[in-house]
Order: sequence, then structure tokens, then C-alpha cells
Amino acid sequence: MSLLVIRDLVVRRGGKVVVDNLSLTLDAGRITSLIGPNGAGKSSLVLALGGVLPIESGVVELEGRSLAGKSPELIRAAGIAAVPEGHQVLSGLSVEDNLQAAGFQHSPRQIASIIDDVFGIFPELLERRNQKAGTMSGGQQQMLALGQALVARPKLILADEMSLGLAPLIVKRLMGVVAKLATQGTGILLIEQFTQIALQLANEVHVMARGRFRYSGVAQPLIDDPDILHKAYLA
Ligand SMILES: Nc1ncnc2c1ncn2[C@@H]1O[C@H](COP(=O)(O)OP(=O)(O)OP(=O)(O)O)[C@@H](O)[C@H]1O
Repeated sequence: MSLLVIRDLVVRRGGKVVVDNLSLTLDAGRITSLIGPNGAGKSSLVLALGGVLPIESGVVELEGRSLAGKSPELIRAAGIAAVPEGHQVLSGLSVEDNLQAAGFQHSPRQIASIIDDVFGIFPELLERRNQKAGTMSGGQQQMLALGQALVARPKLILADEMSLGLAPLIVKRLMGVVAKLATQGTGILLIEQFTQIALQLANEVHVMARGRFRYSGVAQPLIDDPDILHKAYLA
């Protein structure tokens, strides 16, 4: 069974349809890249899947269970963790307190072991466990944002523009973690402004423009012929 099934999803924002009858299937252990121009509706899709924006119509099912009308907390507890655009960590709290705050649904014993796992993935965070998140570099804050998502032990991660404003080396580091998570069975929806990264990592690619998918398939044709990509962006 697919992890997440989206059928004919419509999301409206400010009176305007921004996700227009989209259908998409996300599977465990696979990276699905979502690329497209600014304003295409990529973030709106993530916000709707995370329960932050209401679904106007359509079906969203996680392992066969409808997510319609569910709160962001319930959706997160069900197994979908969003890493929103712009590493939204609690800047006045320490690294460890940020991870604690993200693990509200676990028992204190569970959370201690989960946080240890996150520190295993990101030793950079362990070194800074008592540092206020807001005083860290952008890259370290993005690691923390991903760490917060991991605290939920998600089946599916929705990663929105994780690389925005970060140095290439940090981007490589973050994408390495994303790729490893996928090999361990986590489903990933990767929204990326760096098309090259998105295409390299993807098992499947969707190019979104004006609320709809203009290309859906494997990455290779887009790598071989950039014209296909340009046309999809301009559709
Ligand atoms: N807070 C908002 N209120 C109303 N409309 C919005 C709001 N934020 C975005 N929109 C509109 O929703 C549409 C989709 O925007 P969205 O941010 O989802 O696109 P995107 O593909 O993620 O682009 P970007 O890469 O710029 O974030 C755009 O037309 C945008 O103007």
C-alpha cells in the first residue's frame, strides 16, 4: 500500500485556487522531488498536507486513513513531519529544548533516546546542545529543523526549500541525511530550488506550475533535455 495518496486535491488561498486538482502518490523509502517556479503552489501543497491550510476538496490518505480536517498535531502524530521553509526553530530556546519541544507526544524516556538518535545523525547539534538556537548558523538551524522533524519518528518528511540561503557544503550534508533517511524507509517529498540536487536525488519528479503538475516522471529525461524542464516551468 502507498504511504500517502493524494487525489484531486484542491487548495484555495486568498480566494484563488493554488493547488488545482492534484493527484500524487508518495511511497516509503522513496524521494519524490517537487520543483517549479515561485508561486507555483509547492509550499501551499505542503501546508495543506500538514493540516495548516484547509483542503477545499479531494482525498488525502495516509496508509488508507483520511487526513481531511485533522489538526497539524494529529497529522504529525500520524507520521507526517513537515520541515517548513526558512528553518523555523525556537530561537530563544537551546538546541536540546527545541528537540524536547518537538517531542511532546513521547514519554520522557522515549524522547531522551530519540534525541540521542538525532544527535547521532547531527553531531554538530550535540556539540551545541545548550546553545540558543537563534545564535547558530543558518545551516546549523536547518539541521535542527530537520532534527525536530525526526523527533516525531515520521513515516513521511515534507522538506520545503531546505537549502535556501545555505552554503553548498551544508546543502550536501543535509541532502546526504535525506538520502540516508530514504534508504532507511522514510518517504520524502523534497521541494528544492536547486533543480540539479532535486533531479539527482529523486526517484520521481513533479514539475509544478500554476497549481498543476506539468511534468511527472523520472528525472533522466529532464537531465538529458533541459528544454523539457524549461517548458514545464513555463506551462
Ligand atoms: N499568505 C498567503 N495568502 C494568500 N495567498 C498566498 C499566500 N502565500 C502565498 N500565496 C499565493 O499562493 C500561490 C502559491 O504560492 P506558494 O508559496 O504555495 O508557491 P511556491 O511554489 O511554494 O512558491 P515559492 O517558491 O515562492 O514559495 C501564489 O499565487 C501566492 O501568491
